[in-house]
Amino acid sequence: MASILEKITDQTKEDLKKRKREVSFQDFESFPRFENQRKSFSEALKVDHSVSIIAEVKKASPSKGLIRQDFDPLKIADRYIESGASAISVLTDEPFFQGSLKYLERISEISPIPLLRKDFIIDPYQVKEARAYGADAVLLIATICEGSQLSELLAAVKEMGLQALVECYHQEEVESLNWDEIEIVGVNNRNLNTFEVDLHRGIELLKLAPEGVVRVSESGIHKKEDIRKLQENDIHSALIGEHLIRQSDPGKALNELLGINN
Ligand SMILES: O=P(O)(O)OC[C@@H](O)[C@@H](O)c1c[nH]c2ccccc12
Repeated sequence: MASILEKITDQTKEDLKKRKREVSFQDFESFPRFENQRKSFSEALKVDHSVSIIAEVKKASPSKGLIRQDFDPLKIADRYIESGASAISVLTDEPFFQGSLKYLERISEISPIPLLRKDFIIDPYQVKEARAYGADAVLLIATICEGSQLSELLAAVKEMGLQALVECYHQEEVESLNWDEIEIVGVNNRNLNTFEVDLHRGIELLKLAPEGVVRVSESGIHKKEDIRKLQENDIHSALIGEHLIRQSDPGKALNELLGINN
């Protein structure tokens, strides 16, 4: 049986063929946001004496279906910004997460903090597209890259003046990374076959990253105790989506996780 990641990347390949016919690689250079100044994603994630939060704008997921009925991406992003998020992750995959590049574009108009394009990136075309829609950084999932693909995508990210969060699931992946080309690494705590979350396992894998690389714990984080554990283990940042999106006020939920009472 094809894994969920295989299904998503197959679909992405199909969609890309169509998108490339509609908008050429060159065309992105005339997009209004293409020449915008970028914000440093890696710097934003390094917060003294605490874990920074990358708050995610996510409408739905393959495991949970629709997460929030009254989904207003701009309003959610606005609350994240007011409530101490260090960066915002915007899902742009449409078929599986009901995301949109339009959400990224609109949020980039109001955001003083860096934006991560969260998608299934397999082609430098998508990196240039991310820049054209206002992203400061992109997610690169090591698991879906073959051979030298990850290195090629990292080179494209650099050329575009963006940064990459490199996501891993397994120990072998973390061990096979070429650290010279990586600034920010993430470990997904969610097992994509069972959808089970194991924060502790993620922490152990992140410990394999060399000093100087920004470490991000991803998925299933939902309580202060989780943040405390990450802090104790010198993890720089937590990527949080569902828990925040499900609350009536995602900003208040973020404040609570950060231990801010208002
Ligand atoms: O909603 P959660 O459990 O807080 O997880 C957020 C984020 O880690 C998750 O959405 C995610 C991590 N890696 C991904 C890759 C693609 C799509 C989504 C993801």
